[in-house]
Amino acid sequence: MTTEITPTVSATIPAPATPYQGDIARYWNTEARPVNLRLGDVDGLYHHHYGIGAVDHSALGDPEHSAYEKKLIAELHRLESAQADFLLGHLGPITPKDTLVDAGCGRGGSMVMAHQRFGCKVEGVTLSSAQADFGNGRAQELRIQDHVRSRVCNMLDTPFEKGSVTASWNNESTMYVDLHDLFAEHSRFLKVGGRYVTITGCWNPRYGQPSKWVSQINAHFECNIHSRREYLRAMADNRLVPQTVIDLTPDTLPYWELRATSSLVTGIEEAFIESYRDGSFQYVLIAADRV
Ligand SMILES: C[S@@+](CC[C@H](N)C(=O)[O-])C[C@H]1O[C@@H](n2cnc3c(N)ncnc32)[C@H](O)[C@@H]1O
Ligand SMILES: CC(C)=CCC/C(C)=C/COP(=O)(O)OP(=O)(O)O
Ligand SMILES: [Mg+2]
Repeated sequence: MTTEITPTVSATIPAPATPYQGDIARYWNTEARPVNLRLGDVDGLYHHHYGIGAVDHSALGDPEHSAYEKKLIAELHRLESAQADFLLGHLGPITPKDTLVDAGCGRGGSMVMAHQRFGCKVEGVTLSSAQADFGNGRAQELRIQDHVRSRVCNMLDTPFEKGSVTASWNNESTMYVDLHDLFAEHSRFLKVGGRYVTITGCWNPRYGQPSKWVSQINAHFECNIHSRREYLRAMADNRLVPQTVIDLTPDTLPYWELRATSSLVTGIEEAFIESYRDGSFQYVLIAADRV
């Protein structure tokens, strides 16, 4: 009897560049939190980022009703997709001929949304072979695998040609890398006149230093949240000139307050809510021109 072996990206996974990257690859290879999978199951877009926008209480209905939990999950998912839509809306004019890069692409939800919106090619990189396989599996199911591709690759050292990419983004993935190294790489593969966008959580220099809540978030996700100041400095040093900076903190709080009431809580909700409220942590979008 012969066994057919389906080649997957995991067959050719590069060795992690550092022991830390090995830890992060393991983290995301074993991640299967219901708060991410059950939200993704709503419509097949799997996100690893948070939500923005007002909660539609009329869509939720009566908390005592048996259908409430399902509606709550759909509402959290709607807010997470609204966040990705908002990011994509800052990439500038994109045509089907363009190539976009999703740096730290997770399970690929934002990539699918980008292709559906612009008709273009989207290349994603993640440290996790499980995530890349998942994203490529979804692209195949949607028959968009010629346009949407995930690979296991360090976002600080990508195979994309110099000046070949129209726009690129990091959606909640900058807190795993050195920002100077990251922006040097985006700047290398972006076209002059191209656009870089990030949505991220950053600590607020006005608070002084990272608060205990920020330290708690770092420990929870094994990440290293940067300050707002560090983003702007590292961009300036790498020919990325901010065009738009938006403080999304008031827009993400309703998502967290709703999530804190759900059965899918993970224990990190208090740290996000308290740090957003005390001003030590901010949720921001930065869109920059590659000059
Ligand atoms: C919180 S998830 C965000 C996923 C995705 N951007 C989204 O919005 O759903 C963080 C992602 O960053 C990726 N990541 C962290 N460090 C990375 C690196 N050095 N190179 C590539 N990906 C990295 C992880 O593998 C993971 O996919
Ligand atoms: C804004 C900051 C600091 C983000 C840290 C990166 C991160 C883990 C994002 C969400 O991933 P997830 O969707 O897998 O997390 P969760 O399981 O909490 O929904
Ligand atoms: Mg999540």
